[in-house]
Order: sequence, then structure tokens, then C-alpha cells
Amino acid sequence: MLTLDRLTLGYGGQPVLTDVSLSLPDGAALALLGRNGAGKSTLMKAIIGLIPVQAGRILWRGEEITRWPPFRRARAGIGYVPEERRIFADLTVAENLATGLRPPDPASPLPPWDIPRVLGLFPALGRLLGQRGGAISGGEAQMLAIARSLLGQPRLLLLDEPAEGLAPLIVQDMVEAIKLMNAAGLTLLLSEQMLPVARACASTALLLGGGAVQATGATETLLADQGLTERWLGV
Ligand SMILES: Nc1ncnc2c1ncn2[C@@H]1O[C@H](COP(=O)(O)OP(=O)(O)OP(=O)(O)O)[C@@H](O)[C@H]1O
Repeated sequence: MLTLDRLTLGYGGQPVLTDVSLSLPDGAALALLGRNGAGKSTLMKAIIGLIPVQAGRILWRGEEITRWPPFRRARAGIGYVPEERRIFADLTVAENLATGLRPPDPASPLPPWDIPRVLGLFPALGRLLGQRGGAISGGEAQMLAIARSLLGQPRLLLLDEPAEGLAPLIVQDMVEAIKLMNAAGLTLLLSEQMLPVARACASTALLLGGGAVQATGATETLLADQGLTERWLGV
């Protein structure tokens, strides 16, 4: 459903990544791996349209979207949860959720998301509906950001470091929620520094390093390759 065809991208004409190709089928879960600064966030921003690509093409469900603005990509079913979450601090949790709500896409085979369904996935949010967005914890804000994106009825969700900065128990809840989202048919692309989280959430992985794709394949196989992980992940 998502194809990246020899993408070169970066900032101000300087490439961060060169020649990135990827094919992500419906229902897949893929982890983007790489050290700090390897370009994981940059690649996600290019997929959602926040930075222009310098060369190559992005195809979504067979259509070229390389030059589409972000809102059009979102409407076409690509959701994005940035690392910084962007919760509205002055709105309540319920109001934050409402900002993400879009009618279901009749063309999508996925069951639509509504408020009860996202609260079923993240029960902790149900107890916080009247709280201001600025008054909740980092883990709760991450759940809220994902729940709000789901209400936009994505078919592909880009999750930038979903477990970063969360307490270990909350990381477990987050992993379970991500697995449930994928089991419900949502295609996932997640950037992840915590390898156990990547392993648990994504059966396939793509390793970025040195400004290029260094490996791609089954997450287990890739992480079992010590030469690769030492060189490009430092573990
Ligand atoms: N707005 C920007 N302008 C210029 N360079 C940037 C900008 N944002 C990121 N970079 C550079 O692009 C490179 C890739 O950064 P990116 O944030 O994509 O890495 P990452 O793999 O997501 O790492 P992290 O986990 O630290 O976010 C880095 O060298 C970074 O300094």
C-alpha cells in the first residue's frame, strides 16, 4: 500500500537519507531502527509531507503522492503521531479527542474508530476525559495522541518513538495497544530506539545508518546479526 521509491530527503538541500526504497503491504508492522540522528523522524516527516523529498517517489495505494500537502495525505488515510505529541494543553482530553474525529471512509475495509472504541484500547483515558491536556502525564499524553490519530480513520499510522520517556509499566500497556491496533488491520510504521519494543510490535524492520538503508527484513533476523547491530545500533 505504501511504496517509497529511491527517496532522497533532508533539509535545505542537504540529504539526510539517500536512495531509500521500501514496500509496506496492507496490515504490515515495520520498525524503523537506527541511532539518534539516523533519520527515522526525517523519513516519517517526508512520508506525511512535512518536508519535501529531493528525489524519488512516494506511492500510496498505487497513486503518486510525492508532492501532496500533509492534509491531503492525512485525508487519504495516512495518520502521524509525532515524537512531541502536540496535545492541546488548554483543551480537555475529551476535546482533544474530538479534534481528531473524522467520519469513516466508506472505501476502507477497516472497522471505524469512535470514542468508545479508542477508550477500549486506552482505558486510562476514560478516567481523564475532563482533565486539561496540559495536566496529564507523558504516558497519558502519548495514549491521547495515538487515540486522536485513530479517530482520523487512518489505514496506515506512523508512530515516532511511541514508547520514549514512558515508565516501564506504561511501555507494556503501549506495546499491547500497538499490537491490538495492528491485529485490527491497521498498517504500522514505527520508529523505535527500544529494541524490545520494536521486536514486540513489528515483525519486519528497516535499519537506517550512514545516510542510507543498511538492512531490511524480519526484525528477529536483523537483530540477530551482531555485526549489523554493533555497527549501526551500537549494541
Ligand atoms: N529541522 C532540521 N533542520 C536541519 N537538520 C535537521 C532538522 N531536523 C533534523 N535534522 C538533522 O537530520 C538528521 C536526522 O535527524 P532525525 O531526527 O530524523 O533522526 P532520528 O533517527 O529520528 O533520531 P532521533 O531519535 O534523535 O529523533 C540529524 O543529523 C539531524 O540533526
